[in-house]
Amino acid sequence: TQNNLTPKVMKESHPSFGFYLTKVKGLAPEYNQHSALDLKDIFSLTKAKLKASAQFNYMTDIPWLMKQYPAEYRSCPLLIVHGEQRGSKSALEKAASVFPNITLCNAKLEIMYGTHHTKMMLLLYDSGLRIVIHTANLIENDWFQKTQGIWISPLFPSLLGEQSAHRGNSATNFKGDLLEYLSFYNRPDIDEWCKHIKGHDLSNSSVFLIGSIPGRHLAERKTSFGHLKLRKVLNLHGPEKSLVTSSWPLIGQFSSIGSLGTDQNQWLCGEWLASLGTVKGCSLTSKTPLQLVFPTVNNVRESLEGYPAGTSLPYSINVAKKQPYLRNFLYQWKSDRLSRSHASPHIKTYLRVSPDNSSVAWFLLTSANLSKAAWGVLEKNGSQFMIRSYELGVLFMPQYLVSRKVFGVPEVKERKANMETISFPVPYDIPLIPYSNKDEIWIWDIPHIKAPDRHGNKWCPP
Ligand SMILES: CC(C)c1cccc2c(O)c(C(=O)O)cnc12
Repeated sequence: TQNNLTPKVMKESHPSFGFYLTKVKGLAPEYNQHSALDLKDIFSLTKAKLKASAQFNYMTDIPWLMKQYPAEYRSCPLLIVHGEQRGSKSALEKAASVFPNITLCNAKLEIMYGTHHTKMMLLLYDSGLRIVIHTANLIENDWFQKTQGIWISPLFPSLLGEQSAHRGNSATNFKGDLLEYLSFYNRPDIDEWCKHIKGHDLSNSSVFLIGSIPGRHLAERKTSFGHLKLRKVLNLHGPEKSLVTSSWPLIGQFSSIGSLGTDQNQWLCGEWLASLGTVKGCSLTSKTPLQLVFPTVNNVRESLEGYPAGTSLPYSINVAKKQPYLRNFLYQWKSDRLSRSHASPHIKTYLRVSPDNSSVAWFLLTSANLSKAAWGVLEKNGSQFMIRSYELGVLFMPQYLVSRKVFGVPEVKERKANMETISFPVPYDIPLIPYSNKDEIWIWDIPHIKAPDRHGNKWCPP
């Protein structure tokens, strides 16, 4: 497999491509042993000695985070990259001041409503560098009762000879794209980490990097980030249009929804779907069937956390009222195969699936929810591309991971006779289950009192 993980987390029934979920407390052991990790597992994947680490995230509970590091590493230099402002910034500074090994780095957020969503760990060892890109905040509540996604890189060895941005790259240009993404922070502490990355051989990273950097991007920079980057990568390296025709649905799965515009054909089924529906050599018009996975009120009510799971599913009534058309695309959160139907989703994933639900053309794990702020929106007649938030994700493309044109879907009985496919561990059940006509989309700022959750409570937001 791609990783030299210690045996305890590697009893895989299938190659995981470095893709893991977080452990969920209370599940039968087999649902937590294979391809599920918690933060302590991530810190003990290798016997190599940790020298320093960087944690990029949105929410960080510093005392809790420090406890997740093995005791012998709690004095290693730790850079925390965040987007806090005003009061929450001084609260973070206060919490960090207790730990002399912690340096804070405040990512600039110059566009209103932008956030630092990116969730990444840079782990520098005496014998290599490991990169983790994931979807969980560094708070306990995000790590034991939700469905979260994690990509673990191989342990990248040091580059022999001097550091270089160009040597030690891969066919997916992962090293180049990561250095470009980090350069846009324009922060000295992050530039130091770029030197470490330049000093390592990332040539066997077989995923593509899809990041978002806040700004109004012009000219060739328009395709460096957001959905236009994904469009570019799919155009150059995506599936063949003879195989992945416009009848292959696009599945988006996320934990928050932004204001997408009053006309679905403007951004959602226009610009955004055209990007995600792109295949090699062309950017498909938005004929691609769109399927959106977001929890129903009942999904939240029946979750392990009950209605409080909804505090991490921030979809507000004022936004929902403006876009009733979303109803046409909605599917429930269901993950019986992994025993995670009740582990509320904070993971964000996007994939292209065959009409018969047997094959997956590509799979994206990212911090990006369904919003213009995260993915970007073209402005000024397409001459500029405006993104509000920092986001980061990894794209799994079959031909870069296994010598196949598509991934299989786990546990799909009927297989194409002539195609021994390798399945991708999609974190929810395919085929998807649509909303029933009684189902309502979860909205976090209205009461839900028809039925109590498993803790006997109803939902009455302030
Ligand atoms: C709307 C904002 C304040 C919000 C509410 C609840 C959960 C959030 C969350 O989980 C993230 C994140 O994980 O990046 C980011 N904003 C979140």
